[in-house]
Amino acid sequence: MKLQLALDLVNIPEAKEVVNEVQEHVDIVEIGTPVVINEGLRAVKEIKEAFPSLQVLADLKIMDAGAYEVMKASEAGADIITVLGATDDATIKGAVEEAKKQGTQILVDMINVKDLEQRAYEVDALGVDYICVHTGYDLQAAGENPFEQLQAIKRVVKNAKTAVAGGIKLDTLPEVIQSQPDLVIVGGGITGQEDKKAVATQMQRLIKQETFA
Ligand SMILES: O=C(CO)[C@H](O)[C@H](O)COP(=O)(O)O
Repeated sequence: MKLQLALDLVNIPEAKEVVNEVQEHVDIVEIGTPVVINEGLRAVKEIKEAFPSLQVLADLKIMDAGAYEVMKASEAGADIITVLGATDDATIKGAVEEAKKQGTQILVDMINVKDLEQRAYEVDALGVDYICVHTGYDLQAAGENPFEQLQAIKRVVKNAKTAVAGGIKLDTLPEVIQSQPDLVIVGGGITGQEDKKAVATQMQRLIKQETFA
């Protein structure tokens, strides 16, 4: 089980500062969609150059032109690129083929997918690397979380790794871990804390305990 730090509400210098603080305690750094909108793929490039030992995920949430956008993100240094599960199979297939050429990976974000188990089953057959359940900020504000959705995709996904994102905090991490995702994605649960390093350290400890139990 791996831990991904999601950076959404920062510029590039602030992103570097946060990663610098927690780098020993996370496996993957996500350049969030708002950061890509504000700073472009330069943010991916600069973080990868500054922290070459960490994997970098570009949260592009691709909906069309899968191959082209995966090519551009891969060239910028991304190791993993996100595509939306709500899009059509052709876009996901194009993304997967291009990622294979580039030596990168595809994470499919299932945000707002209605028939979750059916779509997860279909997406799993397209050769993607990760399938991620995700409660976005707007539904988190309405009190929703992705925990039951994680259990639902675990029932049908046989090939891809499973991931979970959306408002995970130190106190809810044990519940998430119980469902055994391969990847736990945490944004505000780390970046919104006074002592980010201490929280990331505790999260890593919980994840490692479970991984090696
Ligand atoms: O992709 C995202 C928002 O669309 C976030 O990166 C993801 O939800 C994780 O952040 P948080 O833990 O703060 O919810």
